[in-house]
Amino acid sequence: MEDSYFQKVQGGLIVSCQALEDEPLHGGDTMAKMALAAEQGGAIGIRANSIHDIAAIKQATRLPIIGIIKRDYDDSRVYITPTLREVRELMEVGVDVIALDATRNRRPHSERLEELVAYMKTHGQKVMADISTLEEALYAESIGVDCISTTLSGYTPYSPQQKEPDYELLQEAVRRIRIPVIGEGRINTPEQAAFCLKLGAHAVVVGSAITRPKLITERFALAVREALKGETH
Ligand SMILES: CC(=O)N[C@H](C=O)[C@@H](O)[C@H](O)[C@H](O)COP(=O)(O)O
Repeated sequence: MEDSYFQKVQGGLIVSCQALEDEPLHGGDTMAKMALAAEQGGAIGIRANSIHDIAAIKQATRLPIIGIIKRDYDDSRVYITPTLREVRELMEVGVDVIALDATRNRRPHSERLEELVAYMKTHGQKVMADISTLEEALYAESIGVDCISTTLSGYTPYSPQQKEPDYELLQEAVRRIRIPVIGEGRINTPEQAAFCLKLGAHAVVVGSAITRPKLITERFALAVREALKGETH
């Protein structure tokens, strides 16, 4: 029997509603309003960062939530749900799925991915592995995560650095992995989101193209600036 969370999100759009401290939309109930707007627009799930935003989003919508805590540590480059501390905080607030960095990068205080996954599975918590390569996806599956997301392709030095979503990784992961594979990362148009589903993604996560107005404005401003380059009047 397919798990109810994965049934709910199958073939749908999950909107990532995040704004870090240095982003204009950070704080207050802004991300809760973003999540409500996403729900009204047809999203079937939310991805959210921080206890504050997750608690506010839970008040605003009934959509299932993929929760993360982004936290920087001096001794590691891992910042998406890096340690047991963030896992425990997310389990305390309550989310349908906890997503964590499942790359090869070393975690803070030498904590280990395997231990975090085992802890969550022991407590009945669904786990999403944010990966950047097929090898990381296969390994995450082998240690018992519930789904894979291509979130970190392009954000590790050894994964393809490109503007487009990593369709190749998505296609390979769909072919080789038996658990749900979510397309996520630089999906910037409805057509790209639809293409990910055609490639076999269980669902897609779109964030910046919907919930980061500064980045959206930058794309339009660049296109406008470029439009008249080379034309003489
Ligand atoms: C690299 C990293 O930290 N990605 C984060 C993961 O939670 C988010 O900042 C992204 O917005 C999310 O993955 C959706 O991706 P995009 O914003 O490209 O649609």
